Amino acid sequence: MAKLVLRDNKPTIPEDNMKSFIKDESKTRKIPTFYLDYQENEERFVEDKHVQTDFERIPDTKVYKEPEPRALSECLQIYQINLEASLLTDKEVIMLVMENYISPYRIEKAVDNADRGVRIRRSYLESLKDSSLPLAELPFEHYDYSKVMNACCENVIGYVPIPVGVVGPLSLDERVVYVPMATTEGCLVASVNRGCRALFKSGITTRVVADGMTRGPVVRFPSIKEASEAMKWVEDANNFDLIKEQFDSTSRFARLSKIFIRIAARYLFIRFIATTGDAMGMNMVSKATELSLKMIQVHFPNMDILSISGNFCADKKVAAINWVEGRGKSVVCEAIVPGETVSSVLKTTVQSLVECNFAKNMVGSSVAGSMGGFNAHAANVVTAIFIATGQDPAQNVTSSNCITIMEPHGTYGEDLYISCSMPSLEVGTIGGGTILPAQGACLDILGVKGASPSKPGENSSQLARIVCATVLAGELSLMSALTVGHVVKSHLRYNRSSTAICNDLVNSLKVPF
Ligand SMILES: CC(C)(COP(=O)([O-])OP(=O)([O-])OC[C@H]1O[C@@H](n2cnc3c(N)ncnc32)[C@H](O)[C@@H]1OP(=O)([O-])[O-])[C@@H](O)C(=O)NCCC(=O)NCCSC(=O)C[C@@](C)(O)CC(=O)[O-]
Ligand SMILES: NC(=O)C1=CN([C@@H]2O[C@H](COP(=O)(O)OP(=O)(O)OC[C@H]3O[C@@H](n4cnc5c(N)ncnc54)[C@H](OP(=O)(O)O)[C@@H]3O)[C@@H](O)[C@H]2O)C=CC1
Repeated sequence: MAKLVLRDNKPTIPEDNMKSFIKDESKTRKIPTFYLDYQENEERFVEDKHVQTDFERIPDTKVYKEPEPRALSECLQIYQINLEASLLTDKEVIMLVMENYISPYRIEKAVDNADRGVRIRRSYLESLKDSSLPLAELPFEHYDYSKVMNACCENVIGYVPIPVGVVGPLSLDERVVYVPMATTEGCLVASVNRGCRALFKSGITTRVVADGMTRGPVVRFPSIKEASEAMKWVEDANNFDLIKEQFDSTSRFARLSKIFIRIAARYLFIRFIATTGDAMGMNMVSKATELSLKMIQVHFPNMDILSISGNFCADKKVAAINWVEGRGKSVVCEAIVPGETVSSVLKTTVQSLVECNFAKNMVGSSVAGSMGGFNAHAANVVTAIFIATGQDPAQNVTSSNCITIMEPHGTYGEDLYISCSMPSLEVGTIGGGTILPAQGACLDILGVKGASPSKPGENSSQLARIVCATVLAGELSLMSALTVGHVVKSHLRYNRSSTAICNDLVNSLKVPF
């Protein structure tokens, strides 16, 4: 076995021995790539057919007992030859992680297998001496982590299953959809479902009235003189075309439509607004903005680019600019609910709804100093659909901007006119978490998965319309329940786990059980 030498205080194989070691193949035990496959509650290694293994097979099972790890020096030699650890056993990989030869967040890469990497990371974290993590209840099997790598999450140790309910049929724009909602708030799905029921006959009309994902970097100049000159230059139509050429060159789909600048002394906040096909577009617009800024900097060498995001975008933060100017898709929807339905399905009256909506969603929100929160619970519906369909959940902040308006309708005001206006829905049907199988399945349920075959942007616009219409259904039902005092009762019924109540009861009775 080649003798190791110390380099940076770590045992390594001397270069000239490397070749002899590689030749001496017999020295390295062939390790089958294992897939952990739980069947009948029993851990079962499914043997890689093409590779002999000297793993000890437990009699009468297909389970292999992993042999004890080889010496660190031997494992290191094997690892360092290929700079990958697929020929090492799990325990041997963990040993290299423990000895800092493999970073815990690079295990998948080291063993060249995403699923195996997650399994080893969990074993490593569970084996930490003083701070082992209790991961047994966090599921990790039956998940294709290769789709997560370099796209959705790092340092993965499993996933958190969230219940997905479905509401519908939701009738909008002369078609019907069923809408998946991922939530742990009992009663929410029942409520939105009731709204869909009440709206089914009349149907909901929706429209996308604007579309533009934004990135608003902050740049700084030596003086307001230079800052104002630059502002003027960028706002010049001819120079806009030059910037657009750069911006659009970075993507097949991102297209710059507008630039909106604000100045604060020697700081400029430049809001790039672009359509982004069926993607929500944050990566695309950020990439395009970066190149555009470099082009502006050629003309204004004294311009410092302080941040690609100057909070003028404004991404994932409450900001009037999104509420006033919009961000992503701006959608409006409306419906007329017959008075008879208001009483039979929603158990309330048109007058009570109109009064409560005014008092709560108009006056109440104004008194609270709300910005974009002129609604009852748009965020409930937005977030539940976002999680189900692989949107960026943090963008529920802006995407939940909504004003709900209710008015009496008909000759005697016997029916209800209800509308929701949402100026900043940040949605995509391609990119980000939408690429994951379960999230893709939910987009499929909505008929909007992936890129629109006919017109880039059609699928994401349709998703925005469905979200707005579902928000309207949720507004209608919750507002109805609020007018007749059913919210608390219904949540105690649907949103307080009976097992929890039972346990509390047993504990409070302090009866030995
Ligand atoms: C719970 C209900 C719907 C009962 O409402 P109900 O009218 O007593 O129920 P129902 O049994 O008469 O059924 C009416 C319809 O509701 C639906 N429905 C009824 N039950 C179910 C169910 N289990 N699963 C699915 N759908 C259900 C279903 O469509 C049904 O029609 P059907 O099919 O029978 O002809 C009602 O009381 C309600 O909507 N409550 C409001 C609850 C709610 O909206 N919660 C979410 C928001 S709470 C919150 O987080 C926001 C807040 C309040 O903090 C925001 C703010 O500050 O305003
Ligand atoms: N970077 C940031 O600062 C932020 C990033 N995010 C994250 O960004 C991710 C979403 O970024 P986003 O840019 O939407 O997605 P992606 O980064 O995945 O970019 C979309 C990709 O899909 C390609 N594409 C193929 N067909 C289409 C089509 N029909 N329409 C649009 N694009 C298409 C695009 O092509 P092409 O290469 O030609 O453009 C592009 O490569 C989410 O994970 C979100 O969490 C969220 C907030 C901030």
